[in-house]
Amino acid sequence: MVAVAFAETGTTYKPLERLRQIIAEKSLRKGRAFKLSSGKMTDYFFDMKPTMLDPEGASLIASLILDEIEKRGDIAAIGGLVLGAVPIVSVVAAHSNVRPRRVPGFFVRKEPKGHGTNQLIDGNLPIGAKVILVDDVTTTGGSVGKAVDAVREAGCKVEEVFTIVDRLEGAMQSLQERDVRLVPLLTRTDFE
Ligand SMILES: O=P(O)(O)OC[C@H]1O[C@H](OP(=O)(O)OP(=O)(O)O)[C@H](O)[C@@H]1O
Ligand SMILES: O=C(O)c1cc(=O)[nH]c(=O)[nH]1
Repeated sequence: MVAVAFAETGTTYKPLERLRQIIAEKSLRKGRAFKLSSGKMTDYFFDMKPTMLDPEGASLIASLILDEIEKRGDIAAIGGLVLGAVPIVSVVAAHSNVRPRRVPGFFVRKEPKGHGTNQLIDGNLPIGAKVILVDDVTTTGGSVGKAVDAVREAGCKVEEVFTIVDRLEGAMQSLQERDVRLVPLLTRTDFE
């Protein structure tokens, strides 16, 4: 993927820079208090859903993640914890159908379903193979860390987690403690 044209001006941007612009425009929230999933408060928050559900944002996320996966060559699937990872996993799986390597997806629930299949993990989990886990934002890394534990428990190998934006608040270190490398597309400093 070389460059993308911004429809309204015809200006071309590198895909990562264009994704950064979309996040800055649609997802960055400032100027009020937000409670994080860790319980801490912040005045700087990424609401990633408008970017992940924007046609151009979704397409860029899929292409950038697939570029990374294709560099590795041995990744059998992509998954993540609900809800943040759901749009990413879905769009990556769909886009991979027309790329050199097909990448099926799976979701890790926060709790087992409680009825029906009662599964904690839904979708296509390739037991015994290496998978990538993904999150939309990482702060402490606790959310995606839970998904890493569940997926390893189910019998898959996890060496890397991809995140769209890492807030640089400890996720890299907490995942390192699980022997996992965090690969952010962007970090908080890209928005300062
Ligand atoms: O690195 P952490 O400290 O765990 O924080 C990041 C997590 O917080 C958000 O999820 P949230 O709990 O708000 O739930 P949602 O994805 O269901 O909206 C986000 O989607 C990440 O999964
Ligand atoms: O830490 C979090 O819970 C969190 C931070 C952020 O910027 N965005 C989000 O959705 N969650």
